[in-house]
Amino acid sequence: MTTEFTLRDLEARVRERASSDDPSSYTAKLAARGMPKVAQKLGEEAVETVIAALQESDAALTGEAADLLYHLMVLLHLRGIPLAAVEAELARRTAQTGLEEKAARGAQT
Ligand SMILES: N=c1c2ncn([C@@H]3O[C@H](COP(=O)(O)OP(=O)(O)OP(=O)(O)O)[C@@H](O)[C@H]3O)c2ncn1[C@@H]1O[C@H](COP(=O)(O)O)[C@@H](O)[C@H]1O
Repeated sequence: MTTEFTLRDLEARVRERASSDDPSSYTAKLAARGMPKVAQKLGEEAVETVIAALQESDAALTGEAADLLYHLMVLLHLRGIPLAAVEAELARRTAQTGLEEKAARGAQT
């Protein structure tokens, strides 16, 4: 049996734990260290995800991807950007292909 746990659930959990004063909460400890630390952690997790993608197992990559998404959720929380805003941006982009969007930005291919 699989238990469904969505990014919305993670967002709610991060919101709840970031404002808790539970000394056992990693989220509370990380959030208290502020945006520079959270941004640094997100960057580290991104690099670890890339390394896992290139040379580690599927299980390792899955774990790194989870770390990456968790730290992204903490960063968005600190900036007050709801997951719904990111979802809305992704939904907006479904109106065109990725390459059309890139061309509209005037980016080089
Ligand atoms: N999904 C996660 C999650 N993913 C990764 N991590 C933590 O992220 C940390 C990353 O490990 P690192 O070794 O890179 O970092 P570190 O050495 O502890 O920190 P630094 O010294 O680098 O600052 C680990 O402590 C992991 O436990 C997470 N911590 C929490 N969650 C979720 O948040 C919920 C609330 O957690 P708490 O806030 O700890 O109660 C949990 O129930 C989970 O749902």
